[in-house]
Amino acid sequence: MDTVDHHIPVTVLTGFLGSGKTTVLNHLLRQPELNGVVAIINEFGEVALDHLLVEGSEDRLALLDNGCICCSVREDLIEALADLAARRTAGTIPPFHRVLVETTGLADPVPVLHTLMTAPGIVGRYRIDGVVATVDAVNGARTLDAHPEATRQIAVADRLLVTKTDLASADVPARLDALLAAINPVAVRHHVRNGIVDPAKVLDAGLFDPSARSADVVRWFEAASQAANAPHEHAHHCEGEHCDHHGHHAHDQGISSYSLIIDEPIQRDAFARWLDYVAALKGEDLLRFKAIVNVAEQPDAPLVVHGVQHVFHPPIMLDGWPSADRRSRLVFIVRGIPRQIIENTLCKFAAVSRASIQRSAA
Ligand SMILES: Nc1nc2c(ncn2[C@@H]2O[C@H](COP(=O)(O)OP(=O)(O)OP(=O)(O)O)[C@@H](O)[C@H]2O)c(=O)[nH]1
Repeated sequence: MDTVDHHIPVTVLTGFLGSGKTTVLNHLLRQPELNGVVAIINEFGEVALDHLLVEGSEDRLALLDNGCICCSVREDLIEALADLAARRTAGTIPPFHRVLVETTGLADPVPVLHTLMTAPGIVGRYRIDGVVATVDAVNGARTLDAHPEATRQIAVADRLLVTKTDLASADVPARLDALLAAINPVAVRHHVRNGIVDPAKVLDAGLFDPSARSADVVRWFEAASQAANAPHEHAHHCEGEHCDHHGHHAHDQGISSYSLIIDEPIQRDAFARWLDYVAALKGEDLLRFKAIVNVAEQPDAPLVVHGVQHVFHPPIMLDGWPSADRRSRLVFIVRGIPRQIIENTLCKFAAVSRASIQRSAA
């Protein structure tokens, strides 16, 4: 009898907006142990930036953008995995021995995991081998209070990576550890700085078994099963953010995402002025901001800026442009900040002309 496990292991990397998932992924993909691993990156916004900032050949990265794999683009995840498996069998991509799936920061992990455990086309080919959740040491506790998705991400994890401990006051990691232990007493916790983690601490976490988790987790998976088996009463297309027709927890009400593309280069000082203004005035509601910016003073290398709630990380100048597109692209995930305010402040503080701002992905 053939006792060899032919299922391809899938590691799910989750964690709230800006908690450091891509930073961990980037570090992992550079490690020799991760040769032969393919990453699927899911981005919420209509303009995707993460895949540009992850080092790796096109063979190793797949992007699922403009929606969340926990709801609106769940079918895309199934298709992407089925397609990868088919191309692997056909020999049209280098053989891979593991897939890493990075969810969006707003993902409810329960429907994602349920899909991986039950979807035809995935079952029999793949098996979940560990759920890893990043938790930001600076924003983590506040995020847990405000966003139920964050609690679910932690509750289902096999490994918890507490990130940004370099930015947190000394007692925060211990307090956060206690909070995390209360939500998920079985997950192994590691403190991680700038994504640097030993792959052995993240991979091979073992088959995911929701029945061995807290009563809440068991209940969430039962609800996901019931929702999957129930005939849909209405046949509308799930638009993600506010749709609850699959029975899973909907994303927080009032959260929206938009992107701006700016054609003309932006003066560095003026952009810094705008950032200061936005962070001071709207930081709390600016759940996530990421940007690749064409700086007038240095057109051959873009500036990358990350904001996570009130924390703005120091901008990083890349060595060069990651693709032929040299326009500035700004992605916002906000709670109740109208796009118009952002556009107005960009014109006023960053000296951007209104005519150079495009509203949607081109
Ligand atoms: N100082 C510090 N910064 C970190 C650390 N980990 C991540 N960051 C920074 O935090 C910001 C957000 O990190 P990402 O890895 O993009 O976070 P993410 O979870 O992938 O973000 P989303 O995909 O938008 O949810 C970036 O500026 C990172 O450089 C850390 O341990 N220390």
